[in-house]
Amino acid sequence: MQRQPGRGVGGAGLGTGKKTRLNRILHQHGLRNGTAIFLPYDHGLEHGPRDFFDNPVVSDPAYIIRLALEGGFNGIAVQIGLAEKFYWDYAGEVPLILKLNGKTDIPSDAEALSPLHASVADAVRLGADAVGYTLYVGSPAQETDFRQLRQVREDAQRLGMPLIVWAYPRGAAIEGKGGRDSFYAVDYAARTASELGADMVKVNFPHPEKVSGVKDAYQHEFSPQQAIDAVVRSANRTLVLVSGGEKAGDEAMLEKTRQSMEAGATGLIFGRNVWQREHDESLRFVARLREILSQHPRAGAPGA
Ligand SMILES: O=C(CO)COP(=O)(O)O
Repeated sequence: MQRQPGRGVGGAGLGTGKKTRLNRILHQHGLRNGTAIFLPYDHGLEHGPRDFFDNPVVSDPAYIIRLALEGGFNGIAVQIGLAEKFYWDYAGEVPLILKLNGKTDIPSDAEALSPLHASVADAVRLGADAVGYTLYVGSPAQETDFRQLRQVREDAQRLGMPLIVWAYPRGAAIEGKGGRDSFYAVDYAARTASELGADMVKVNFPHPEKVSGVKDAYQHEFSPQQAIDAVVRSANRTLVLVSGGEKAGDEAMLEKTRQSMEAGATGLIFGRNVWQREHDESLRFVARLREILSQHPRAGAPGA
């Protein structure tokens, strides 16, 4: 049977540890139907505490982990410091995705590089089910980034740890080519993560408007659905997660979710749109996301 884009991972290259962990994330948590919703919480490092101002309770990592449990998430993504101090109380109840690199947004993004500050061995020690790596596709520092990612990929392969790449187009060059969220940029980022060995890739939803300064192929009229279809195709056997971005209207988020799932994405990684609201509101919103994902089950165990 021909594989559907984004519907199966691995094959011969997938070790048993990776397969076990992916199976735990995709089939033993959340909806248990091969889809996923992750709760990311690395904003305190990436943006500083400003993202917590409107709803101060979310500055408490324990609140977020409890929200992930109550909302039936497939995992939480945090940096090492929070994983070490807060995951202990909830170990094994919701899968941990340990972010291995990260940076502040105090310097400009012109030469963006996200340095490593944790290892795949840390992820094993903490009982994580995946590691996260932020790759700045197109940055002038791309060469160093690729080298860092190679080390992480080799360690992940050796230790049986799934690798999720946050594939962000960044750096001076991308601003002249439609910008970081353009269809061209997101499509290229998805393909790059796949080419470099990611098991899952996290991308922003592409903006399909025509842009100047990029290849002719991207100059046609595309609908949002055509753009996300192409991004999932570009990722091929790398599973696609679509991110939330800044807080937006619920209907826009739900539509983005429908289009992503229709395209063959595995799921979502929504942070601010989930936790920048009152607790009950967060749970109600997540229930609506789950309703959409429940209509798009993904076949079989990973690697099957
Ligand atoms: O993956 C993410 C941050 O690491 C996405 O977070 P947001 O949904 O808040 O954009």
